[in-house]
Amino acid sequence: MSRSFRCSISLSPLHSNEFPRIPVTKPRIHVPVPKPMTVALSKVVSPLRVAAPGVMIEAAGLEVDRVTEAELKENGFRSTRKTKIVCTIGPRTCEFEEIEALAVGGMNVARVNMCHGTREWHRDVIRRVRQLNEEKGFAVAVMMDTEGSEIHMDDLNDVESTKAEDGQIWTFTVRAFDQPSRPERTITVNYDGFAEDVKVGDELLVDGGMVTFVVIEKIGPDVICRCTDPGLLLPRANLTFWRNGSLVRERNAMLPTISSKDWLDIDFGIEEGVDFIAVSFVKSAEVIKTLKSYIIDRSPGSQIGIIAKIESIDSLKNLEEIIQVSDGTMVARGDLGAQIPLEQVPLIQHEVIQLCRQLNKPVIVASQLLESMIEYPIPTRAEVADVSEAVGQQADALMLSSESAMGQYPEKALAVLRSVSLRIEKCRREEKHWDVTDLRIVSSSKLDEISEEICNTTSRMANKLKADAIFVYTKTGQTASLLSRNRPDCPIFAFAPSTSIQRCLNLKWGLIPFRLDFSDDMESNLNRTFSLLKARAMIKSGDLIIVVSDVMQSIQAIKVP
Ligand SMILES: Nc1ncnc2c1ncn2[C@@H]1O[C@H](COP(=O)(O)OP(=O)(O)O)[C@@H](O)[C@H]1O
Ligand SMILES: C=C(OP(=O)(O)O)C(=O)O
Ligand SMILES: [K+]
Ligand SMILES: [Mg+2]
Repeated sequence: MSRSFRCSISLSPLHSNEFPRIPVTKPRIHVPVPKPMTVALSKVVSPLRVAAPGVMIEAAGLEVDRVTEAELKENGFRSTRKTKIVCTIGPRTCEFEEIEALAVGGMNVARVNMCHGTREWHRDVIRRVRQLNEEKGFAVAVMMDTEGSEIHMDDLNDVESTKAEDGQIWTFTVRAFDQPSRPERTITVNYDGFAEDVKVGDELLVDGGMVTFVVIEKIGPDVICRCTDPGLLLPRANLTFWRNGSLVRERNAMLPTISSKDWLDIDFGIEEGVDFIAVSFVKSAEVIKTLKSYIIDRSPGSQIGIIAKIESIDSLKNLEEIIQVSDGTMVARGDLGAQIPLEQVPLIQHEVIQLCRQLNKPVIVASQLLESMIEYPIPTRAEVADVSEAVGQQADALMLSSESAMGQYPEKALAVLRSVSLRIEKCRREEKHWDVTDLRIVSSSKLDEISEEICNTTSRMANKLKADAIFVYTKTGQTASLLSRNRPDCPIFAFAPSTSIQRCLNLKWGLIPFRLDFSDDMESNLNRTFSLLKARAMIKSGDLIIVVSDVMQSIQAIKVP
């Protein structure tokens, strides 16, 4: 499954102190198109008459993320980053200026993890992101990640971390303590059935093996353990226990995917208008369906996208069903790696990415991409190789966790994701991978199937003609998504009528989402878009654009007049 890239070498620095700049590409070559062409399947449109260059058309505005706009202008269409970036916001990045720095650095989605912090803390973060979008012209989406019913340690009474030494005896208990009375080397566990489920001789793994204990005695609610692999215990660290080399899933396997606390957090997320809810420890498609109907009920017309986190053994058994019903998937390698042998994680990542692309769902690769950058200003070579692999596999998005939440170099970590993405994407374009993928049909109706074929053809056509961009006018985002699924060489400008769709499209590979009011009259839509984009120097005369829309089943190839 590993892939080698043949690519031209350019020597722009990977880890300069500056926010890395995309290398300026050669002037673009235009394939001359004598006059606008229309390949109309259901309705014939007249050839376009576009307003003379420089003529401003009075029209409602066009909103695009400020950073993307700057990238497009500075580096040209083709060099615009296709792989999206999710950053977890934590204590290190929660202030307004810190979030702004991430937005400037290319963060497409801000993630808050309900496992940590209070609702008030998360509310402030979400509102700051919204305020930044409004005041400074970003289009950063917000993702709320549920805590889920995992077994984890308590908050360590606000201590940042505590060290467990080899051979030390520690007590894991389900008893709760008031702060002053908590005995030394005692950890409270959040799962009531813990002491009953574990057996003497079981191995207890903290964070998938960062620290390991063996159970030596059970006394009522207390489980006495000896440390066998020493290390740092971090607040709320995940716990798994293993017996004879296998993960023990007793009653804890029956815990609900969405706990009562999660439901309250979900209500909070709906109220705050988050764009995505990521569901932790998904086991089956049912829970996603239940959550979706709950959201529709609570907030009719809601655009909240549900992201299924693939991080448990059960999710692997029902992978295709889960992906089908979700609006996206996350390969949550942190917990996944604590539940299955580590050497299987890259294989699962590859499988999930492929499946998501086939099923037309966005996929995020998460956890430990640049783990060493929590402490160091540059990544390890192995981390760069891991990020390259995920970008080469054409995942929709990469995610930073601790690196941005509590690490020392959040902006530098983000810059590394950006520069590696750009470099590997360039290699793939040069390799012309586009003509090999066979995508299965995902539509259930003939009409949708036509749209799907149009999108596949459009992408192929854009690649062959070396088009500068694909324009898609999309009311629901579906057509834009079908184009993104093809991973074409040029960027896809997706025009959507609402800010919420614009933000949701932010998670998809290669899509540059714009908010634009458009009508069913494609000719006037195009006239307006061309003049608005030209006025902002985002396109110029002679650029070759391939146009599709939800409105009309047709493909047009147009040279910007
Ligand atoms: N809202 C928050 N408040 C405090 N700490 C946080 C917050 N969000 C994230 N963190 C810190 O960042 C680390 C990485 O975040 P994440 O990967 O989302 O969580 P986890 O490590 O629990 O899977 C957490 O372990 C925690 O130390
Ligand atoms: C992304 C993950 O989930 P969380 O950080 O919420 O544990 C993971 O386990 O990899
Ligand atoms: K979580
Ligand atoms: Mg997890």
